[in-house]
Amino acid sequence: MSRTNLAVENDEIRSAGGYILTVHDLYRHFGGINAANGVNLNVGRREIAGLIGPNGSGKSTLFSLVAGTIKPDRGQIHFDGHEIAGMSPHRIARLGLARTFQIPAMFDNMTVTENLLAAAAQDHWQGAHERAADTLSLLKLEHVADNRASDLSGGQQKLLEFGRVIMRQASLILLDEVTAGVHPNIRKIMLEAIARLRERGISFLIIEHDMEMVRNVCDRIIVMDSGRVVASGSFNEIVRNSEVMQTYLGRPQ
Ligand SMILES: Nc1ncnc2c1ncn2[C@@H]1O[C@H](COP(=O)(O)OP(=O)(O)OP(=O)(O)O)[C@@H](O)[C@H]1O
Repeated sequence: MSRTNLAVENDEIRSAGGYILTVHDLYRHFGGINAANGVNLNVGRREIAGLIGPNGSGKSTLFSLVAGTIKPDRGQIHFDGHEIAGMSPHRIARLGLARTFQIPAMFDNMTVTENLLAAAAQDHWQGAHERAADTLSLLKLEHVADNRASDLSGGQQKLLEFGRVIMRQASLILLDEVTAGVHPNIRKIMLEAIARLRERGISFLIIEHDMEMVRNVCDRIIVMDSGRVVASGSFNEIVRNSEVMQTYLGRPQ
């Protein structure tokens, strides 16, 4: 099923403006482990694609390869008109690709607003104060704008981490389990912000274990196992695929 559906979707996406990210035959091993074992996938412009798969299937490795923090053994990564495989993380970021990490990275002793401004200081300073105000509003962080980052709740810190990514004016954002363990109110804010940002033209690739979140926000789901993409389709197509659900997620629906 996956190939046919992928082909149909790919045609639709191409006619709607093409892909912002194309990964072709990507390999990376760690010792004897093939963490990326011939990965092929696409993300369309303005698409919100979910990346799921069991622990150790290679999702985070793929993010690191795309963001440039680890180098591929071989393969191509095409992002927004540029071949970026093996490029430095900083150059890739300057081209408009940003990622979050599972553990938020921020300046504890600076305020929320200062943290947002700091994220824009190097490459995106023009209009940064206006964008910080917009980001505070988008993420409903205005009431803590002058609080130190270290005083925020864990969920608010995840929002701030997301905000720092937004400040970098990326055209593709890779989100690594941003809603894991956060309060439902924070999750709702996150989901609404993702939808609003997509309306503004931003594409997303989202690693997510929570299928409810995947169902609510993702246009398409890409399933990884053992370093490869093994299926791709809508939420309903994926949950109806009993082979995927049993083999890769370990639970029939
Ligand atoms: N730096 C590394 N050194 C050695 N092995 C690694 C390294 N990074 C990842 N691996 C291995 O590569 C495989 C893929 O790991 P990866 O973290 O990409 O999977 P994942 O799908 O993101 O898992 P999870 O859902 O648990 O975060 C695993 O077997 C992991 O142990």
